[in-house]
Amino acid sequence: MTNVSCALTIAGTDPSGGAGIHADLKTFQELKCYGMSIITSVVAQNTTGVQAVHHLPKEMISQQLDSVLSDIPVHAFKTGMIANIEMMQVIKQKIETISAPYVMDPVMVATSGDALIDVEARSYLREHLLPLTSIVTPNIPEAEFITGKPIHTITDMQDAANEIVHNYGAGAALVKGGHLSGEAIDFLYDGETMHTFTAKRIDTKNTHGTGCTYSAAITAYLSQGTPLPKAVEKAKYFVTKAIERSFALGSGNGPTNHFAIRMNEVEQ
Ligand SMILES: Nc1ncnc2c1ncn2[C@@H]1O[C@H](COP(=O)(O)OP(=O)(O)OP(=O)(O)O)[C@@H](O)[C@H]1O
Ligand SMILES: Cc1ncc(COP(=O)(O)O)c(N)n1
Repeated sequence: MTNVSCALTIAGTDPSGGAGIHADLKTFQELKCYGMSIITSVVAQNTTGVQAVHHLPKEMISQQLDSVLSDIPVHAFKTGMIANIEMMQVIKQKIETISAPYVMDPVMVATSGDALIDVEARSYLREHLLPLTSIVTPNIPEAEFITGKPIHTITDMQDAANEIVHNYGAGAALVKGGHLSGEAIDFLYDGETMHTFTAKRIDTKNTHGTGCTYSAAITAYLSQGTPLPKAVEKAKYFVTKAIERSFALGSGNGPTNHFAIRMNEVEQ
């Protein structure tokens, strides 16, 4: 038995290295976890958008999960892009057997505006996977879809976090304010307390993969036994540094910088 913490991501790929599985594994590595991945879809994308998508057969997703779960402990896991209901059904069946924190990034549309999951899969995600989560991390449009209500203010964000836990059965909800203006403020409701995480807004267009990086950092900290509010606090610090030191790579929205903490003078 080893005391290394093992974190698993179930998501799509990004050959340009900024989002999806690639962002998750880089984040796990930076935060000193042993990273593992289950690929759901191969996505031809870059900083400008999505050019093509190839979905893996559900049998192959199932087999990848069996390969990991039959052999290696999982101390926390996350899901990102799961494109259709067929995939969600297989993944649900397998993750129900994992007794470790589950972080859901309810990926629906990329920063570029390209849809990443089928429209009918959004409802399945809400009804069948959301109740299994320890924490779900919607941005504003995702939280609007889950609750069916528009979000314009920070009170709306808090109400959405509350509702996602009480009405939709998530273990906790972190509603992220990246899509509002003003400070970059996120609300975490854990069923008891509304926690607030605030950072200054950084003036950059290089935010490709921000949501993936944030949810992967939460997964990494949870896998190491950090309690939920502290895991989110530390992940917020990580993602803020990663945005602050993001790269102007490519001609679209450049990626966040997963080395940001290592480059930083003080480790938190
Ligand atoms: N310009 C910014 N400056 C500082 N923090 C930001 C900025 N944009 C987003 N954030 C923060 O980054 C995290 C991700 O938030 P966001 O709402 O952008 O998620 P997302 O839409 O899922 O991300 P993605 O860009 O990957 O789709 C949140 O903590 C948010 O507050
Ligand atoms: C495989 C995959 N998963 C998630 C995202 C969302 O990331 P972003 O909204 O930052 O483009 C993405 N572009 N690709």
